[in-house]
Amino acid sequence: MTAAELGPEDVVLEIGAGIGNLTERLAKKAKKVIAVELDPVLVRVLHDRFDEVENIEIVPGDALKIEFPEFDKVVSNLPYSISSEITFKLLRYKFKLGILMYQYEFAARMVSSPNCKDYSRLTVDTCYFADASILMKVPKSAFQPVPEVDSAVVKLIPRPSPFEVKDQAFFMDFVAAVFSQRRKKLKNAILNMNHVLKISNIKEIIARLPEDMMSKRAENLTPEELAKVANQIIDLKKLPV
Ligand SMILES: C[S@@+](CC[C@H](N)C(=O)[O-])C[C@H]1O[C@@H](n2cnc3c(N)ncnc32)[C@H](O)[C@@H]1O
Repeated sequence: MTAAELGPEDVVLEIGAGIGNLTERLAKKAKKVIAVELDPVLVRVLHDRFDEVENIEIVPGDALKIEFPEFDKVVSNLPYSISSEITFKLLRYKFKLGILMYQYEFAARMVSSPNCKDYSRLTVDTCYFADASILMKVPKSAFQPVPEVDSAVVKLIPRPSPFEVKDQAFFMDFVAAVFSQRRKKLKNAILNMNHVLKISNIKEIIARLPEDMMSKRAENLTPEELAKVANQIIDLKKLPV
C-alpha cells in the first residue's frame, strides 16, 4: 500500500473491497475511498463497518458494469477472474497511478518483452496504455487459506502511447489476431485471421508490406513494430488497387 504514496488529496478506487481490511487502511491516508463490491453479503459487512466513516463510499455492484466516479488512484486486490477486462476498463479512465494485485502469471505477461514466452497480446495492449512494472511477487503462502496461485503487485502508470497508432480499434483487433497465431509468420497470421480483420484486398496489401516484417512472428516484433504494420495496413486500405 505504501507504493500508492497516498496523501490527503487522493481519491482512491478499490475494486472488490471484500470485508474492508484494505479499505480501512486506505481511508486512513486518503481523502476518500470508493469501495466497489459485488457480493451483497460483503456489501452489508462494509456498511456495518464503515457507515459512520465519512470518507468511505461503498458502491455495490459489478465493477465491470458500473461507471466509476472520478478517482486519482486505484489500489486493489483484484478478483483474478476479471483481471483483463477490469484492467482495460480502468485504463479508459483518467487516473495517476494503479497499485494492483494480479495472479503472478498474468502480471508476468503484462510486463514481458519480445522474444520471451510471456510476450503476448496483453503485453502489447498494456504497453499501449501504460507503463507497467512488477513491484513484488507475493507467494501463495502469504495468504490464509493458501490459494493455488502466486500473486504479484503491479504498478500501472497510465500515459499516452509511446508510438503512433492511426486507428486504435484496428490496432487492438490486429494485435489480438496476430497473437492468436503467434507461431506463424506475420503474413500467414494475417491471412489466417482475415475473417476477423475483414481487409478486402488482403493479398495485395500483404504484397506491399515490408518482407522483413512479414516473415517474422508476432512474438518477435516490438509493440512499436506491430503498430507500424497496423498503420501501414490502414494506409494501404485507402489506396486504389
Ligand atoms: C481477492 S478478493 C479481495 C478482498 C479484499 N479487498 C482483500 O484485500 O482482502 C476480491 C473481491 O472482489 C469481489 N468481486 C469479485 N468480482 C467482482 C466484480 N465483478 N465487481 C466487484 N467486486 C467483485 C469479491 O466478492 C471479493 O470480495
